[in-house]
Amino acid sequence: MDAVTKRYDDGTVAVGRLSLEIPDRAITVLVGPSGCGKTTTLRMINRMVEPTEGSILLDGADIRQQPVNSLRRSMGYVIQNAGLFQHRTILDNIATVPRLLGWTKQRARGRAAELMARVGLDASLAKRYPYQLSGGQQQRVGVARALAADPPVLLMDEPFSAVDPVVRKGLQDELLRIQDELGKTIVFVTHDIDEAIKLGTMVAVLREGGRLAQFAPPAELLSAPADAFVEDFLGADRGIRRLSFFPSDALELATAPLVPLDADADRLAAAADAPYLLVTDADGRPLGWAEPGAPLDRDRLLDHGRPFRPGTDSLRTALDGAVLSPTGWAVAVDGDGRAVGVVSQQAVGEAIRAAHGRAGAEAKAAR
Ligand SMILES: Nc1ncnc2c1ncn2[C@@H]1O[C@H](COP(=O)(O)OP(=O)(O)OP(=O)(O)O)[C@@H](O)[C@H]1O
Repeated sequence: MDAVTKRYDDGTVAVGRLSLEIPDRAITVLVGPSGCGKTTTLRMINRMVEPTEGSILLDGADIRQQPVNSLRRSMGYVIQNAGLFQHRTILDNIATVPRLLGWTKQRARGRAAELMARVGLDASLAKRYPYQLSGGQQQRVGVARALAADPPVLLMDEPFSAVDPVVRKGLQDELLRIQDELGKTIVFVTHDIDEAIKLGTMVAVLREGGRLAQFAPPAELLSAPADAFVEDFLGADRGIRRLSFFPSDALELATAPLVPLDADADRLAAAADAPYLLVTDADGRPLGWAEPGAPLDRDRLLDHGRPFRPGTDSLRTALDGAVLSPTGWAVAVDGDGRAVGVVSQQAVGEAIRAAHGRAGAEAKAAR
C-alpha cells in the first residue's frame, strides 16, 4: 500500500496516507481502536472500497489493472459472524466459490468436504444449515468457504470477535495450524492486541484517521513501542507478555532434587542438600514436592504447580510455573509428562536478563 488515503463522501478521512509492505505467505495483523480505519483498509485491498489517493500493488502490479471479479476471486474474505448463506447447507456454503468458477457440483462438494476436515469440522455437519451450528462452528465454515478456491490471499475482518474466549483461542490455534500447512498471505483485522500478538508475523498498529503508528513483528512491538499511543494500546503487562517470545531451552535444570516415591535412604541422602524434593511416580511423572529429611509420604506432598516443557514452552510459561509453585521452583517435563528437572524463580530471572541482553544486541545489530 503506497500512501493510500480514503476520504468518504461526507469528508471523513478513514485512512490517511497509509504505506505498508505486506509480506507474502505470512499473517499481517491490522490492529487499533474502534474507527481507526482497519475495515476500510482491508476493503480497499479487494476493491470493495476504492482509495481516494495512493495505490495498492499486488505482486508489483496496481490492483486497478485487474478486473475486479478476478481480483476478488484471488482473495478469500472472512467476516465476523461468518456471513453464511442461511438457506444453503454447510457443504454448499463452502462450495459456493468453486461453483461460481464453473466446477461441477460433485467436484465442488468434494473440495468442500476436504476443507471441512481441514478446518476441524466433523463430516456429520455437512448437511446442516448455518442456524444448526454453534458460533465457533459457523466461523470455521466461513474460513473453509474463503479457502475453497485456494486463493493466495485471505482477508479476515474480526473473524473471531463474536465467540467466547475459549472457542476463540481454539479458532486462533486452528488458523495458525492451517497457515503452517497452506502458507497464505493473510491480512487480519482485530481490535484485540493479544490476538494481534498471537497471530501476527507483522503487526500494524493504526491510530485514528487510519494513520500508521507502528509496523513491526510482535516481539519488537512489545520491546520497543514507537510512542506513548502504542505503549498505551499494548497495555500494562507488556513486559510479561514479551517473555512469550523468549525460549525456555537455555534454562539450566537441576536434576538432583528429583526422587522417586520409593527412593531408598542412599538416594534421599544424595538429594539432602536440595531445598525441596520433587517426588515422582514409577514412570518419572511429578507427584508433588516434599521437604528433605522427612520420610516420603504420598498424601503429604505439596502441589507441584503447572509444569513447562523446555524448548516448546516460553520463559513466560516457565516463570508462571515457578510463581504458581508453592516452593518457588518450576517443574520441567518432557513430551510424555515425565519430570526432567526443576528450576528456581531466581534461575528463570537470570535467564530473562540474559534473553533481554541477547534481544537488545540483536536489535542493535539489525539497526
Ligand atoms: N461509508 C462510510 N461513509 C462515511 N464514513 C465512513 C464509512 N465507513 C466508515 N466510515 C468512517 O470511517 C472511519 C473508519 O471506519 P472503519 O470501519 O474503517 O474503522 P475500524 O477501525 O474498522 O472500526 P471498528 O473497529 O469499529 O470496526 C470511522 O470514522 C467510520 O465512521
